[in-house]
Parts: sequence; C-alpha cells; structure tokens
Amino acid sequence: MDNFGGGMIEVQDLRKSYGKTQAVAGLSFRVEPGEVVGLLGPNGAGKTTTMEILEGLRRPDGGRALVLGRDVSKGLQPVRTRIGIVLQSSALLERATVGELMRLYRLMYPEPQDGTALLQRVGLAEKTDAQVGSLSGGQKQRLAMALAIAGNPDLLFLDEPTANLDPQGRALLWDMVRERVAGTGRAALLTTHSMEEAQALCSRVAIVDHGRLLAVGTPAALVNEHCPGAHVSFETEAQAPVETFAGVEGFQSLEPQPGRSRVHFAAPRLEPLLASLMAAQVAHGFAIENLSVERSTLGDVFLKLTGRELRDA
Ligand SMILES: Nc1ncnc2c1ncn2[C@@H]1O[C@H](COP(=O)(O)OP(=O)(O)OP(=O)(O)O)[C@@H](O)[C@H]1O
Repeated sequence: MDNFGGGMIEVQDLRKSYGKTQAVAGLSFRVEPGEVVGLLGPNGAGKTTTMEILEGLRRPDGGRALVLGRDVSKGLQPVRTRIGIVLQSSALLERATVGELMRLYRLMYPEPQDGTALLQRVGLAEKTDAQVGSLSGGQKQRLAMALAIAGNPDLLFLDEPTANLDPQGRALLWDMVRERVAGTGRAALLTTHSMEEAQALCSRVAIVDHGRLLAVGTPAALVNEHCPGAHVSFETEAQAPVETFAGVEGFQSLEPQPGRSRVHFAAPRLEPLLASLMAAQVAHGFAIENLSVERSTLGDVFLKLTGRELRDA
C-alpha cells in the first residue's frame, strides 16, 4: 500500500474528461486528519466527478489520488469499510424497511455503530418498520446520513448532503459531521452550494471552477485574502458636526436621519478602524448607538473568483 504521510486524501493533478468536456482539469488538494473540507464551485465545476473518483466510482484519466493511503486507480477495496458516503440523491432500496436497511448496512462493516441509537439520533426511530419508499425527501436524506456512518467510518464523503433538509435537519447533520470529525483523526470531504454551510462546517474550503482549483484555505483566510474590508456604521446625535468624524480613519459619510445621523466608515481591516473610532469617541464624546459591523463573506469571495454568469443556462 502507498505510504501517504498521514493524509486522509491526497489529490495531485487529477484529470477526467467526458468526451470533449474536461470535467476535472489538473486538480490538487489534500485533506488531513481532523478536517472537514468543502469543495465549492458553480454548477458543472467538476465537484461531483472529483468526489466520485475519490469514492472509487469513476476512474481518473490522469494524475494521482490517494484515499486513506490507497491509490484509487488500484481500487479502494482494502479501505472500503473505513469510508462512508452520502450521495447527492440517495438511491436507497425503496421496498426495504428503515430497520432492515440499517441491519444490512451494519452487517457490511467490522465495527458498526448501534443502529437503534443512530435511527433515534436522526429522528427515524418511529419509522423503523416503515418502507424507505414512504419516507419524505428529508427523512430519506437523514436515513442516508445514518447509514453512511453506521460502519463507523474514518472518512466521510458528503455530496450536497443538506440540499433536501429543513433547518432542523441541516443543524442535526452539521452536528453529526462535527462530532464525527472534531478532535478525532477522522475527516470529511463535502460539496455544497451553501456558503453558510461551508462557513459553519468546513475547517478549509477549496473553490474550484472548470475543473481547476482557484483558491484553498480557511473561510476566514480566504475572505481576508480576496475580499478584505470591513464596514462600520452607527447612529449619533443629529447635530454632530462632520468635522468630528472627518479625521477618523476610514470615514465615508454622515447620513442625516430623522432626529439623528448615521455615520459610515470602511477600511481594509476592522481592528485599526475600531481602535481609531474609539479614540475619537473618547476625544470628542459623541454618542455611538446601533453600531453595526459587516465583513465580507465567503459568498463574496466565491462570486469574486468564479464570476456572476450562470454556468448551465
Ligand atoms: N456522466 C457524464 N457524462 C458526460 N458528461 C458529464 C457526466 N458527468 C458530468 N459531466 C459533465 O462534466 C462537468 C462536471 O460535472 P460535475 O457533475 O462533476 O460538476 P459539479 O461541480 O458537481 O456540478 P453541480 O454543482 O451542478 O452538481 C459538467 O460539464 C457535466 O456536464
């Protein structure tokens, strides 16, 4: 088996074409133990193809991918029981009952988790005897998550895992992924179109487009690098003179409002802006009410790097 240097996934110059469509065009990234890494990209960017190669479902045309130390081109059979997968739309056996499916999955793994407790966790204990085909979309997705971790896997692949879930289901799935990975040597790779999900769940994100890596890093580092800047505004007395604020770093405008004024600031970095604002407040004694601080988000970075055009229109 390949010696991996301790990484959970290592992708180097990975390539895959479908006819003339180059879905993955030289992609490289790593996933370390303890990480939840998000693959973000517009429709058709090559995320699912990459995931399917790493899950052993598709063969790459070129490059190298190691999963739990195993070269995917040699087949993932030796590490299969250490991997859990939540596919984009789960093709579950519709005629089986929830309980039967859970028993079947647990049989396939050497160290399965308690199936009853797992069904309880995903809110499906009362559906144990129900046929899978009778479940709602969100219930099926929660079942898919429970089945994916039934074998106690070290590595989880999640392809748009919360696309069908309500806010409660989404929060539950986030908790389950965090619990599985945080403070353990395990890891997860997920794709999502939700910037909120990426920001909430991922220790690092890789932004891809046209099968290529555009940027990789923690959400905060990507925001700092690609969309630095902070906006601060607050309300103050209506008669406050503009000269009071004009000397403060980042001052933009004084906006008259009924009975008061709103003052706007913007600066590349928030901390010095707040410091000079506080110093000016001490010197001039103006009121600061309804302070609001806004930073750029991962969504701003995503749109900056991948543009605003629709991809599959
Ligand atoms: N089985 C296939 N046969 C032919 N072309 C394919 C196939 N699967 C994907 N493609 C093409 O490869 C490219 C990458 O598709 P892929 O599904 O990997 O993207 P994605 O980033 O997962 O997109 P989405 O966000 O829409 O799920 C697209 O142009 C797609 O049309």
